[in-house]
Amino acid sequence: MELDADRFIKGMESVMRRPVHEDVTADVDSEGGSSSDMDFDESEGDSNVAYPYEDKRCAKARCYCTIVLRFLMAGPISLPLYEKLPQKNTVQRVLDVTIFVLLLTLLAYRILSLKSNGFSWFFALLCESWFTFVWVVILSSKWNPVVYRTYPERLLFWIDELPPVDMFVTTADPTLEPPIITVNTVLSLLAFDYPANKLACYVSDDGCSPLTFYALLEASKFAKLWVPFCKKYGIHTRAPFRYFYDEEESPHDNSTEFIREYTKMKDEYEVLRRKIEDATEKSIPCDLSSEEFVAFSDIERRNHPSIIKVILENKEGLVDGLPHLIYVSREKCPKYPHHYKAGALNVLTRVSGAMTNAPFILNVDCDMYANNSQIVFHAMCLLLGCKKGQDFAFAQSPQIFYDGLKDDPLGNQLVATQKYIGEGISGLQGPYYSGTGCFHRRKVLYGLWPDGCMETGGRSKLTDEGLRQSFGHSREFSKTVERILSGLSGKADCPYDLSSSAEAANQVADCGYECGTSWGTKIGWIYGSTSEDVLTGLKIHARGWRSAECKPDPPAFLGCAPSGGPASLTQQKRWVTGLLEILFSKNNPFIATLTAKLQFRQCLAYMYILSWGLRWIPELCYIALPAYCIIANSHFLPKVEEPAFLILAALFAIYNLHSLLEYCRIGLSIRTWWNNQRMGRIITMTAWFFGFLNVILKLLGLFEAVFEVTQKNQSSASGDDNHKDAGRFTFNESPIFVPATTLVLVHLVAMVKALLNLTHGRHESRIGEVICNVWVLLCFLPFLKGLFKKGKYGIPSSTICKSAALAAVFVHLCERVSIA
Ligand SMILES: O=c1ccn([C@@H]2O[C@H](COP(=O)(O)OP(=O)(O)O[C@H]3O[C@H](CO)[C@@H](O)[C@H](O)[C@H]3O)[C@@H](O)[C@H]2O)c(=O)[nH]1
Ligand SMILES: [Mn+2]
Repeated sequence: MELDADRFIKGMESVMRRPVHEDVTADVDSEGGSSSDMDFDESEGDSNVAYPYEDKRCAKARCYCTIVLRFLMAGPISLPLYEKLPQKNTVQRVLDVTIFVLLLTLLAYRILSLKSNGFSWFFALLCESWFTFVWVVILSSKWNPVVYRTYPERLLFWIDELPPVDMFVTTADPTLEPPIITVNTVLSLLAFDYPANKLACYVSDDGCSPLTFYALLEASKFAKLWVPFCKKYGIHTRAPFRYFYDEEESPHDNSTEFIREYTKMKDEYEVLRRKIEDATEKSIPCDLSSEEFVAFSDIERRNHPSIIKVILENKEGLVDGLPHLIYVSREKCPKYPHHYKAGALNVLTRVSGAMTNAPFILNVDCDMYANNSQIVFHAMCLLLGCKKGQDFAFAQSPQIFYDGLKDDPLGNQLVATQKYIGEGISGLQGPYYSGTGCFHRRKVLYGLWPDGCMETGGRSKLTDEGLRQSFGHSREFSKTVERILSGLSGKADCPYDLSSSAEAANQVADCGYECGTSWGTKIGWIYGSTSEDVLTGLKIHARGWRSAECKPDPPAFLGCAPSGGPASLTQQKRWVTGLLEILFSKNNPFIATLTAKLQFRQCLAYMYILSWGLRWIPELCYIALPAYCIIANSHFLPKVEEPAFLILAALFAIYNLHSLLEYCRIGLSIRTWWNNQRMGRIITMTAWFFGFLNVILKLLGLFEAVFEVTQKNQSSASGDDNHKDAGRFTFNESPIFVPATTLVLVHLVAMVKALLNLTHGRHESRIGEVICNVWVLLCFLPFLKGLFKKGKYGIPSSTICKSAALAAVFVHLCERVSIA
């Protein structure tokens, strides 16, 4: 859908020609509630709202709109804003169940033949029982895939009544997250096709960096040209670095006027980019004595007062102006934990509450630009289009990455997982909250239950005192909370003046503000996990809320995935640490199912990710088994001539073919499939293993999990492409590589042993084990190659030594067992 007048008129005409009741009865599964149920915000009847594209065509569109609106409002018939479309997946279900039945048969066979076999048999049984459990979790999570189709054009009827949205961007470190990336994200948000007087963009800077502030200041000047340009020509990609440097995005208009403006815009962007780059190179980016920057002089990053600056203010409330843009660096002081991203978002929630108090909040990471300028409309279809009482708590867009490496060599694009697991969970209580690209309902973040109650020591309505205890002592902020909880939004004195709320905003950004309140436990983003996103979403689902996946075409947001081996593993390690922190806490989904309103299958769906950090235990055992059996002359698989061998062979073949088919069905290559299989094993043995160790150390009180920010790749943001290691597996001195290197060495020894056995004519039937041995070496091929390479493509010799020592111990133990 394009918000230009021509298409709008076309849309109107098609709506009018269609017998209207068809929409309502078309799909029995359609959940879109009647639009007259929508609880549009009462306080938002701004009289100065006009249409964004006021020309003749628009006048015509507006006329149609009024007619249609009258017609619709006159009768009980109204158009749903979205439809829930169940996806057909018979073949997939059949294969999933076949695999499940084979697994059960295998377990039964193991149990029946346990007595006549050694302890490796028992070990295999344990591992396979775990694999069966994981399969049940996957099967249940994928069983009912659902896609939501949204009809944003239908919202145009209510354009005057659309609710405001506060948009949050978080950044933490100007070196790991180059400001030009943040700037592009911010520009793409400012250019949304949505009434600009209903948008406010808040940027949280945990780095408290004058450079970031400078970059935003410069970007705001550029935005005054860029946003009108995008809207005038209906530009699709509104992050300039993608628009100007992505080859697929060539200028779509040949008129001389357009070419002239395009060139001008490109030059202006170049100037902006260069300014920011120059500032980056200087030790002090700008003159800190000038009025704008004086707040940044003499400050320490981890110890400073809050800095809140309104960079852009849409004072006149112009629909086609620019949204507000506010820079926020919350107060930090070593005495108080700052809770990383979750803490930053809670501060933004309060600051925005005090300033604009929109009933909806969009949050994105600094590296996730908006790729679909209509996304707010799409999300609003989901958030406004429900029957009362069945509202979605949040609308999450999947994380999709730009400039993804061909065939996903690092296995971090998660395309297939998001497709099958993502759509599957959509059919349950709804997708996980994944930290970025998500539209929240503010009142849900404020701890409201779907039945309109609050959870504050019991579930009663809040008194004034209760409000202060839960939300903190700022009176002004409490007033805005009250409005939200009672279904209103904005501030009482709407339209407001941002500077009048400066004091309140500063107060709620204090680092001690949350002491003794419910922030981080029951309200806002929840603390206690480095995967604060999953935890926050889980707490919301546990209250019985549903969520929806918002997946428009083109994709809503695009982000940047780490492009190096170690960076990707560090990220995975942090996720798994955070996920296990949830699993081993009172927020465990099983507890939430028993004591609160998390549905059982949604609990299983949470187990799909929460179990990542445990998966290395059975996998490590299972991968070690073939090597052990070859070295110790034992076996864990039935002999080839036994019929039971067929169960395993069938499992292996059907599982791999099935997953390959899943990849091919959505247009991914065979290579991508293989890379993902392989990286699945590698990540388990490296990042997930260490994530587990982190959590154990944390539980023992020896370690505090920190949020290590992922390095963002600047190459495409700065227009040059000198990224030659992209996709090649690189190593560093980190101990994270030891377990996998050890496994490879052990398997090499086993391979040699198997070959020796063969040449000595001792070929007992251990073919199954040998096949496994080869398969493991194939999966860990980057490590096998790494043994022989130099520099960052090779495994450092210290890591090889440690691994060799461990491998020697293992081989020695195996041999002892075999002699005994
Ligand atoms: O102290 C901090 C640390 C991080 N961030 C921000 O958090 C976001 C995510 O950080 P990043 O290093 O990019 O982590 P990723 O692994 O890429 O993020 C994924 O995983 C996180 C949870 O581990 C989620 O919060 C993210 O939304 C999700 O994209 C970025 O905008 C950071 O600026 C802060 O604001 N303050
Ligand atoms: Mn990120």
